[in-house]
Amino acid sequence: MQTYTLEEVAKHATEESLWIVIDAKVYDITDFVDAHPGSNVVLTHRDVAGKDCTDQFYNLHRHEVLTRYSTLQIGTVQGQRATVKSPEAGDIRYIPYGEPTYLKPEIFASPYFTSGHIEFQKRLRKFLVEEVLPEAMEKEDSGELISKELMLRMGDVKLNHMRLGPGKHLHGALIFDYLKGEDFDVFHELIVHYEIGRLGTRAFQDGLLVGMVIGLPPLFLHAKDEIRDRVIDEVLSGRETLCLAMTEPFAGSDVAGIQTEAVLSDDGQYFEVSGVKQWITTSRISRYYSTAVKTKSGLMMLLIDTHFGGVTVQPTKTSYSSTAGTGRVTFDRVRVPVSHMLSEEGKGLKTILANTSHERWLMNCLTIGLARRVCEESLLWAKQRKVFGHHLIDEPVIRARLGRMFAAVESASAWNEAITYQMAKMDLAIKTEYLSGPIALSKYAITRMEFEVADEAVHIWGGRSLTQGGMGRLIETLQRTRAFSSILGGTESILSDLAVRRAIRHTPQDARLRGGHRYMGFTISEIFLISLLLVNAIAVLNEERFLSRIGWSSQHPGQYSQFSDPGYGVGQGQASGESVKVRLVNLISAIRTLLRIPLIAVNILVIAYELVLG
Ligand code: HEM
Repeated sequence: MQTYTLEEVAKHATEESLWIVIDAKVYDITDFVDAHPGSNVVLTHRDVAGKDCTDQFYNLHRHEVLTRYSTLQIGTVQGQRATVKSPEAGDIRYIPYGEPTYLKPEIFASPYFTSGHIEFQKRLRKFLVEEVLPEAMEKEDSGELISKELMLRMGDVKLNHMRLGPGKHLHGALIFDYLKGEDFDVFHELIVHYEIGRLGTRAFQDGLLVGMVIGLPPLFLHAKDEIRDRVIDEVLSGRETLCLAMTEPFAGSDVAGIQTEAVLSDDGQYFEVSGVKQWITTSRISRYYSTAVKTKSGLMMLLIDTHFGGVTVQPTKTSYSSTAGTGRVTFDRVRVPVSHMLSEEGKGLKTILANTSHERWLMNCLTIGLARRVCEESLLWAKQRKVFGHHLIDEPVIRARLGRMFAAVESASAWNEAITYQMAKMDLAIKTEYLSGPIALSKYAITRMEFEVADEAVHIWGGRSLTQGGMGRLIETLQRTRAFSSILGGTESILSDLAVRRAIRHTPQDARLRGGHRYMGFTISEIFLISLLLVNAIAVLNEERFLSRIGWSSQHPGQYSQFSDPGYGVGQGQASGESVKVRLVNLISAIRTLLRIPLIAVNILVIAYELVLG
């Protein structure tokens, strides 16, 4: 490319010939002025035309804009070097808190992630940025559904398989030409969801076959061989689509309240299913539905094929893009062969619970991916945006907001990774019993984190967080769609309640509050009670001796009658006024002594209780 001096550039400052310099590169924008989305006037301004306007540019644009319009570049500035590095698709540039620490292995050690995971992440990111993101951005705007080509392409590279987690369905595959399917573990899976979340296209993220991801696991575990192999192959290859049909107008998080009914035919060959399912993601592109139904013995999961007839889907318009394929599904007397059962009759809840935990965990990974991306964008924006003559990052209030965002996302991420580790170690039954609580609670905490990150980011980005497209695209997406994650897969209240009820179930029945440290075998509270007992006992024994020592005692030797002798004290040379005082003192003393006796009894009982049960 040709080089120019700044003086030569300055000669092109009119509408007939308009050049500018951005980061040591010369752009001829003469023909672009009228097409400029930020208006033509700004480009012909005397501070811009023919000038180096690097600062103004980065104050308003993403670097990628220059890549998109690279044909406008005609040369470079003599003696200058570009300072901004153009990232390659899939590049991992470690921005603190914008990326997890394990992506900077030369500094941070990780107990979970290896160099193999990092390599996988790079290759996956490149694939997603090059082959998924362009369609994701387009469909997020247009609301159109995912293309068949992309579904098949994801099947080709085994992305659909990977989203189901490690297992036999990946055996024999060579992922991204280097990773054996057998070596794919749950942390690779975490990376897959995390990277999809980072795309920042919230509705398309769901439209990207999420229904298959949450609807297929029951087939792996419970479908009859022939159906399992055929349907799983069709769906994972991208030829057909499947989704999970759980929620109803009558029952959302309250799964037990499901009303879609499956009645067994007299010959026992099929179920007749009738009912309505609501907010079913990707239902508009699905052939198969993993469906929760009610039978006379309780809940059951059934695989419903639209080819059976009687299934209709109406689009549901929600506050995120229609590209998610959300719909209302009506089953009108659909005849489903018994061979399509995905659980025993009445045992559906167990299947549903095992499945929902995986769904919630993967939602956590997706949410963290998007939240980290917003942290990254916000930090970079605060560094490059100038207001009041200085960068946003120079404002303590902006740094405080960033700090809150980073703390929230980092804690969420650490908990999620700890849970992921447990997932890798536990078998399904233990997982369902012991991990569904922590996963539910972590989803509650992680969607709270999402709200906090969105709230803080909005106040860093101002109006741009309300504008679809442009600089604040991701922030606008997060603040508009944050409620989706906090409702889909179980609302926050239901999830925290589920976790607490599980915690109660796992608390030993005989556990009671007890003191912390023991001294000579006693807790602090026991020592306190014993001391109180001793003090009271000594006080009772010493009451009379003490009173006589201070000269207020009324007792004759060998006599202990403080209230029965009204004339007591008179005749001992004391004035009658003193006699009244002595009587009073005696009375108080007697009451005190009487009160101490039940106190001692209570003390003894409490100590006995503490020692035996505490
Ligand atoms: C090669 C040069 C440039 C290109 C290719 C370009 C391209 C764009 C594009 C694509 C947008 C839409 C928003 C986005 O996608 O981020 C935009 C917005 C805008 N541009 Fe430019 N631009 C250039 C130079 C400049 C310069 C030098 C200025 C003024 C100093 C400017 C001022 C603006 C403004 C004010 C907006 C509206 C952005 C907002 O308010 O968020 N542009 N530009």
